[in-house]
Amino acid sequence: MFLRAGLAALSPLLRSLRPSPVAAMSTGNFVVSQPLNYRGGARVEPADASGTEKAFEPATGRVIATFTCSGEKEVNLAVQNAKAAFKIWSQKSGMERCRILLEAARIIREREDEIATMECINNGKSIFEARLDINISWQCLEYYAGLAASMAGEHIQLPGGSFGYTRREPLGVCVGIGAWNYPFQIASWKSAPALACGNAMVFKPSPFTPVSALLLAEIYTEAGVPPGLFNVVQGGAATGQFLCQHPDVAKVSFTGSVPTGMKIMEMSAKGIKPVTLELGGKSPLIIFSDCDMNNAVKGALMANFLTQGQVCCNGTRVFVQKEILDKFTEEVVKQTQRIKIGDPLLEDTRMGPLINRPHLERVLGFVKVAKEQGAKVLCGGDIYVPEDPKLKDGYYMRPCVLTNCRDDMTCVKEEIFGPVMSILSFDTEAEVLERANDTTFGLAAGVFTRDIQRAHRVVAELQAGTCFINNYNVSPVELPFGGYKKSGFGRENGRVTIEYYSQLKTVCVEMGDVESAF
Ligand SMILES: NC(=O)C1=CN([C@@H]2O[C@H](COP(=O)(O)OP(=O)(O)OC[C@H]3O[C@@H](n4cnc5c(N)ncnc54)[C@H](O)[C@@H]3O)[C@@H](O)[C@H]2O)C=CC1
Repeated sequence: MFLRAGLAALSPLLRSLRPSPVAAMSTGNFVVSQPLNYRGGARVEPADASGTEKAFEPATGRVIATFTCSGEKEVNLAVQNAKAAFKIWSQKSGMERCRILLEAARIIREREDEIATMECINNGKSIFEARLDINISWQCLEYYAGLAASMAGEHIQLPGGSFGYTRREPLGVCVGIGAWNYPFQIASWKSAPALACGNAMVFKPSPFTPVSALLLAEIYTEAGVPPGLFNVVQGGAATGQFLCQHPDVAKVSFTGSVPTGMKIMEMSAKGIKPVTLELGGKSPLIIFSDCDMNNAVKGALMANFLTQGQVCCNGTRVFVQKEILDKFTEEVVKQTQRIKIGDPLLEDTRMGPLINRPHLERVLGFVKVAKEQGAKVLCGGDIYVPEDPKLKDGYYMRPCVLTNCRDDMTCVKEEIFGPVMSILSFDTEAEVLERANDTTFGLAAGVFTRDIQRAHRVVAELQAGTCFINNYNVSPVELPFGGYKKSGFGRENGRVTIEYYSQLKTVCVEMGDVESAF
């Protein structure tokens, strides 16, 4: 994910240069003082524990919250609350659900700065990007609010005046489990279609980013959903397992890594629960020599450096046709070196800290291995220490461009999940297609060319769930997003996601007498 709304959405956001109404919240002074669980329409302390976790402010390395991970009892209470709310919510008409979701979207929009600031403090992404995430989140609620009212079944005429019809019905209590890179947006993308279809949800954010899902929960309540319709439990693997194994949970929608996705699927299989898996990637971005160079360079930066490179669909394998390799590389390096790194709450910052110290070290480790395997670091790939003393313990690094890369190198094969772009060169279309598809992942892919026939021919061959032509990491909520191969299955966003949060009931109506075989 995801600069979902596209750059068109930037224009209203360029008012981001106005003073923030939440100016009191600045880097280095925020602490969480309220409970981080949400159940029955209110923040609550969990009823039991499966350990504690600390949440950090990546910009400073400060602890902003120490919280209790929800144990089995708390998870059970959240699911029971969701079940009770489901009874009320699922009886509402699509229009009634639509109105409440629209109101929630309106409140998110109104509180955009506050939510973005919170996201920025807990995740480390720049405030500029955090505002985009929140913008895309309320758009998602608006989109599914619109669909809620038009969900319908079919009427099918049968012989002798008999007929059948289908009802599109909700699943029940759905579980959402999120990653840390887009905390509020992931919670919105899962809950908006779930609620639009008439389901209830228990959401578990990543223990690294426990804060902003609570704001969404409060907003749903304020907008008028029944208490318990959207609940938040906190914790890591243990809490996630209680959720997946709960007999009253009807579906699990997961965003995270491939290894965890496999476990989620195994657990869900035992209860025959449908799953949506939004997993990792190592996506190719193919730059042909006939591209618009300016756009291709911008596209490569968009494909690699949003949210400090911690984006699942990033195009980190940048294949550049030989004729333009030098010119393209030179320009990419020049623009990468200009990226302003620092305090994520400052308006002109475009790259904040990575999520935590171990992850920063992991990413730097990938750069080290790349060098050992023969890659050349053209810029960055090292720790960055901002001048502001309060940021000295933050998790910053300089964005990195690697060249001299080969397809068998670790940096080209594995998901780094940090600001590290690997540039590879190619000669022909057939060759690059084969190399681009030579991966177990299949989340996204991109192509830059002025030749429209080639563009469509190439994307038709790319094994990826989301393809971009002459852009990257832009996709509006109207379009489905999801993976091929080990990047997962099921979709988020777009009309099709209704299929993943509802089930079809067939009703067969006899208008004559029963013709019995006995
Ligand atoms: N395809 C997509 O839409 C996205 C995919 N990702 C992928 O997520 C990964 C990074 O996110 P992380 O949070 O580090 O992933 P992760 O897989 O470590 O954790 C994701 C979530 O699963 C929970 N979890 C961990 N073990 C569990 C278990 N055994 N049972 C139930 N829940 C469990 C975690 O607490 C967290 O909430 C990357 O691989 C990235 O590509 C991230 C964002 C979007």
